[in-house]
Amino acid sequence: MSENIQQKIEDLRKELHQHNENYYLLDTPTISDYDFDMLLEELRDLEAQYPEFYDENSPTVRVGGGITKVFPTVQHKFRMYSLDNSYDFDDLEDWEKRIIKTIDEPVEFVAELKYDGASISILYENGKLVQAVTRGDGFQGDEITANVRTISDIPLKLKGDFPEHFFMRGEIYLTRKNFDKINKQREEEGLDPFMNPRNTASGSLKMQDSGEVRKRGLSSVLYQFISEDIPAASHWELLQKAQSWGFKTSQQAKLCTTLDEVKEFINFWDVERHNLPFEIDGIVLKVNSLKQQRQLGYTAKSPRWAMAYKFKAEKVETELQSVSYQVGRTGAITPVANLKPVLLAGTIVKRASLHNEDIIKKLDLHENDFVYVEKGGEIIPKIVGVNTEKRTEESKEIEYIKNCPECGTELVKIEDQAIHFCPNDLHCPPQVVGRMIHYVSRKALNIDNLGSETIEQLYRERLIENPADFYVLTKEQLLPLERMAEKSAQNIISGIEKSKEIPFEKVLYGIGIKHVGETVAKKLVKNFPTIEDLKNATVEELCQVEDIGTKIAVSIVEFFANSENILMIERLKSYGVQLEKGESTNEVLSNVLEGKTFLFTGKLSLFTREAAEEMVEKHGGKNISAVSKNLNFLVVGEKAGSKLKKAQDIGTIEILDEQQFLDLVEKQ
Ligand SMILES: NC(=O)c1ccc[n+]([C@@H]2O[C@H](COP(=O)([O-])OP(=O)(O)OC[C@H]3O[C@@H](n4cnc5c(N)ncnc54)[C@H](O)[C@@H]3O)[C@@H](O)[C@H]2O)c1
Ligand SMILES: [Zn+2]
Repeated sequence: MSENIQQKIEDLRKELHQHNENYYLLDTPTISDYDFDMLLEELRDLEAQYPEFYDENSPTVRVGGGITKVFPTVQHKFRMYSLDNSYDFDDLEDWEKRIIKTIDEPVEFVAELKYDGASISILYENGKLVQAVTRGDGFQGDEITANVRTISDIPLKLKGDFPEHFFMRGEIYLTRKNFDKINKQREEEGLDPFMNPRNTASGSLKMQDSGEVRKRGLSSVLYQFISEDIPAASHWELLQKAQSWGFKTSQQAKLCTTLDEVKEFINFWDVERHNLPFEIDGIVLKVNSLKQQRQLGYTAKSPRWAMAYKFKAEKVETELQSVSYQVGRTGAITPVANLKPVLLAGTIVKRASLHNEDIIKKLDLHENDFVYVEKGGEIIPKIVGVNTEKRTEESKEIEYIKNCPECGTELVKIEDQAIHFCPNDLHCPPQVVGRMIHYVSRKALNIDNLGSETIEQLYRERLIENPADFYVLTKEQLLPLERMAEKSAQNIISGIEKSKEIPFEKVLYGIGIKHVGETVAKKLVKNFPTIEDLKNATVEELCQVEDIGTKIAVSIVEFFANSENILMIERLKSYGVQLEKGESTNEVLSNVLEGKTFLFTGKLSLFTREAAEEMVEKHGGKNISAVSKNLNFLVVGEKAGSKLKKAQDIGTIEILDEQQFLDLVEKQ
């Protein structure tokens, strides 16, 4: 019995750790917050019943985040805690009772919105922003000062009568408007849209290029002042002061003297939240008096003086009218449920994503079923269940389509991903358009002014069918298009002309060989400097290139086996598009590594492999791909394996760690 319990506890911990990693480090959760909290609750109950299985690393005890290797790690002077959750008023009443038990006097609460973003701690010294750190695991976080400086509503300099040294804590979030803007742009660039504003905000903060962070348009709200000397007696006063120093504090915060007032605030925002320009996932309640806060103290994970009240995802019932199937630009099929329009979380919902066949099977969806629709963390509502009592006898099971709705080709199913796709990539309309949109995108041929709508129009008018057709377009053909002015037509033509200077590696990425992304394209060009070389390469030869496996190699060989692709390449070549590696434009920084060969192995943490190889070249060295007597230096990261052993066996190879490599480069 107790063995089973222990197993159950360990399984839950493992599962929750994985969800924490998905949520905090990868910014792509796979379950809803509510489901996550229910699992955590289950674990907490079990741990309370069986204290013999206590573990200080349990997700019930530790804050779920972590630190990355990309940013410097900073210890928090004051620990950053999580918040306890409650989902109903009974929970809140219990909380108040516990407080009254410790504090035998009247208690006031500050009710605030619970902004759904990522928390941050910012150090101010003498009125200036000095350092900004993520929550991380609560004890230490990532130092992301440069990124936080780009957020326009965070003051770099304070005004008024501020203390000399203190921390301000708050939340970095993304407004719905900026989130939509980012996704619209991603769509134009042929990238997958981001899932929700919270994960996008958190992911943005961890980007390495602050310029890119600035473009995301993040916002802040600051809700807690922390320091050794506190210039006030209550949280409410501190909020007023913080505002006077120039911080953006919550405009909706309210001082409540009774729990009834708190409930009123919660009920109001449960409805009104849908009209806010940003997302909130609940309300945060804090005991107002700082003296009382100190009396109450902390549990292992959260303050006893604060409580989050989380809103439940709204759920409604409506009728399924039909299922339709969308073909994406990569050929992937997405089934979509068309619903009888219904009001949900402030918007009219008419459609819900069904993701794939497995989900339809799991729901056991029938024609005209009455379904429950929920809006969770994701923007697109989803069907979470079926009211089978309302199902009629004659209602038939939903049967997944066998052929592409756009071109009629028989669909192929990728088993391990449960996804169907249309294999007719050369002639299926959305795929043809998708390929051309990809070709002009910023990281490929970067043809400005040629947006996806124009490409769709040109395709409809039968003026273009593959990327080579761009190069024979004339201004006269463009002008009759909708909303096309003389100037924009001219810009498109010059943009196309300019794309002939784009280097081969970007062209290679742009022509859209399946599985050939930006990085793979770069590697290929290094090893196969002309398109002819690449066309003639065999699977075995391709597989010898680092990081290129059979899947990519086969896809490349298949691409060049197709005569239509060959024709397109020949045409691109005749128009003057770069299909060979140009003269190395790599600027030379020094020749300290001249005549020396390098190889990197293991997991690198100070730089990426690509950056390292570039450094070698810029300083006159050469990268080689295998351990042999010709190798001078092997640079090893974490978990270096067989290459390290082989190098040690050879005996003449100098082994460096990452820092030693940097020292070597900088020894000029
Ligand atoms: N779906 C998943 O896979 C998954 C995984 C891990 C965590 N989660 C979600 O995250 C939650 C746990 O995360 P957590 O520990 O960050 O706790 P939390 O998000 O429930 O609450 C703590 C955080 O609230 C934020 N906050 C927003 N407004 C605030 C305000 N006015 N005052 C104070 N704090 C405010 C702060 O960033 C603070 O760190 C869980 O409840 C779960 O819903 C989901
Ligand atoms: Zn098709």
